[in-house]
Amino acid sequence: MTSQDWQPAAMPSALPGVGNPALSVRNITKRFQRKTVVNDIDLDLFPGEVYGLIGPNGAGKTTLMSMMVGAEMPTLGEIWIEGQLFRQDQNSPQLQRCIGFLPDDYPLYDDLTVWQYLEYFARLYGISPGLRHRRIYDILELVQLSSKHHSRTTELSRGMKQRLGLARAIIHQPSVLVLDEPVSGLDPVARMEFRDIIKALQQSGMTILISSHVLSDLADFCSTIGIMELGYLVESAPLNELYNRLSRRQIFIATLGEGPALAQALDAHACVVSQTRVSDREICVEFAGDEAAAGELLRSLIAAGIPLCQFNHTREDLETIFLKHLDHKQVS
Ligand SMILES: Nc1ncnc2c1ncn2[C@@H]1O[C@H](COP(=O)(O)OP(=O)(O)OP(=O)(O)O)[C@@H](O)[C@H]1O
Repeated sequence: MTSQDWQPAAMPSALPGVGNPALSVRNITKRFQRKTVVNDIDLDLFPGEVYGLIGPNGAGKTTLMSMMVGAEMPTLGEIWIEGQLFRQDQNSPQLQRCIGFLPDDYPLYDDLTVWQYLEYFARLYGISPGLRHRRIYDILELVQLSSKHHSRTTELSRGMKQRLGLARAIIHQPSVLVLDEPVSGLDPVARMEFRDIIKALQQSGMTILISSHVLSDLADFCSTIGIMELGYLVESAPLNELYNRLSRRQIFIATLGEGPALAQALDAHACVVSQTRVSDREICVEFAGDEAAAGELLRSLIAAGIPLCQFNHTREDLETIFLKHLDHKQVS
């Protein structure tokens, strides 16, 4: 198929109880010269969802996001915003206004103050003079830059600049916010400040797509995770489902009683895959169940009269899942 014989397909369907996607792409593909860097991807962002996009350098995350916000023209495929087909060549400013975008590199105009910078964008978005002042004031509060409103943008720290970029991206109150590596190069405190703002936006019901290499941050606030590799979206699932499916769980158990009695009680449990004896009274269990099943194991050991003094349930984190995913792909 070429872009000439492209035909729109049906509108992406709603999820029961969630509604229509706020932003969707169907069969989206991008080629630069002969190289395909985004390959036939379908993706839905549902209202209120925080979707974390991860993948190694060069996987195609920025290119995918740029197409989703209309900044890059797809070679093939469709973009749907709030249930309407978005055609970049037909210039749909009302659809583009539904989206806020913070690219990984964006200009801050050096000769402007923080307030002037936001005012400039508020004017560009046509926010009326009556509303403008209040909007800028509220957004500066949200991004914790109120005290800097007279400062020139050159005087801001990197973390403050990122928060100002975020303020610019939401000045027109978009329903969907797309953030490309917003915390890259920030120190832990600046990252935490940024995370708190994302959580506040999430609580206000904004739909958010965010890419990052800091997976612990994403695990903290994302509801869904997508993994990209070599232009493909190889995984896309709710975070909890990923943990249940891909994360190895272990339980460290210690007893004040006899080790063999503990081992025997563990043998009887269906989710105990293997046991490793750590000491006479300590066993590490590889566990195939979820948190509810671990709770059930704990109750059954107590009911069996095992005098437990430790029961420590751990699961592999998002970073480990991601690295295992890459290893697996390289082996297979
Ligand atoms: N304008 C362009 N012309 C040619 N190739 C490009 C262009 N933009 C991106 N690419 C290539 O597309 C591939 C995907 O790049 P992209 O920036 O989308 O990856 P990414 O997953 O965002 O990487 P990173 O995590 O390093 O930001 C890379 O091989 C890159 O070199």
